[in-house]
Amino acid sequence: MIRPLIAPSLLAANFANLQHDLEMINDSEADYLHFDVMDGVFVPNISFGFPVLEVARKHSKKPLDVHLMITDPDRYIDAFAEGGATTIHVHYEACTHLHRTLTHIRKMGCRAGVALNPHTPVDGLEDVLEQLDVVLIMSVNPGFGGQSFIPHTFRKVAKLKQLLTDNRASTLIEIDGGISIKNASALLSAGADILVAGSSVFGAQDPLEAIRQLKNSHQPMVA
Ligand SMILES: O=C(CO)[C@@H](O)[C@H](O)COP(=O)(O)O
Ligand SMILES: [Fe+2]
Repeated sequence: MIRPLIAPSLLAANFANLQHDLEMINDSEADYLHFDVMDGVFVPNISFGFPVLEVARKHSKKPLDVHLMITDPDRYIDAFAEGGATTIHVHYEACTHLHRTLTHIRKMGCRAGVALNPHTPVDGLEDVLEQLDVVLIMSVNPGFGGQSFIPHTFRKVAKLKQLLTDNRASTLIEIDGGISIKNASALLSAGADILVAGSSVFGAQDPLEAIRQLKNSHQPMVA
């Protein structure tokens, strides 16, 4: 099993000292910085947008993994691409013309991602696999950090992995919500490639060590 890619979620950072937390992530083994954008309509919460993106771009050395929890995301793809996003995830449930949206994300020079709410089946992705670099499976209902992981996610990841294998697709599988060292290894066994983690990283006594442990969660734990 190869080492997972780790994406700490900025939502759980200390906004009174964002620069400190961004520098901590720079010094860590994290592979991305996960950036949650919530509009208060698609999800029942409002997070942050372009002013914080500017701070992240200025102080972060990690590629930006942008998760758009917003209605009609096409309106903002150019702005996030120009604002420094490496990957842009739109929600399946928010896109009427998903093929067009994914094609446009790539045209803007970003990796194209689709996020699936817990109730959204993976089957609807079969006809856009060629346009898709990464699938973001939500393992909580989106809108808030610090929620409990939904166990059904294990079966969903395995089902998506099978769909990708059957179609010889190299699309990556990313999981988001309630991830910690307790479920990381099982998610990797089911087929996950990228793990997003907010509270389990920023709420840890030693966030650098929490990231290191997630990065090494592919190895069997020694009792
Ligand atoms: O997109 C979301 C929530 O909607 C996530 O990215 C959370 O920010 C993850 O936080 P934890 O569940 O790890 O605390
Ligand atoms: Fe997210």
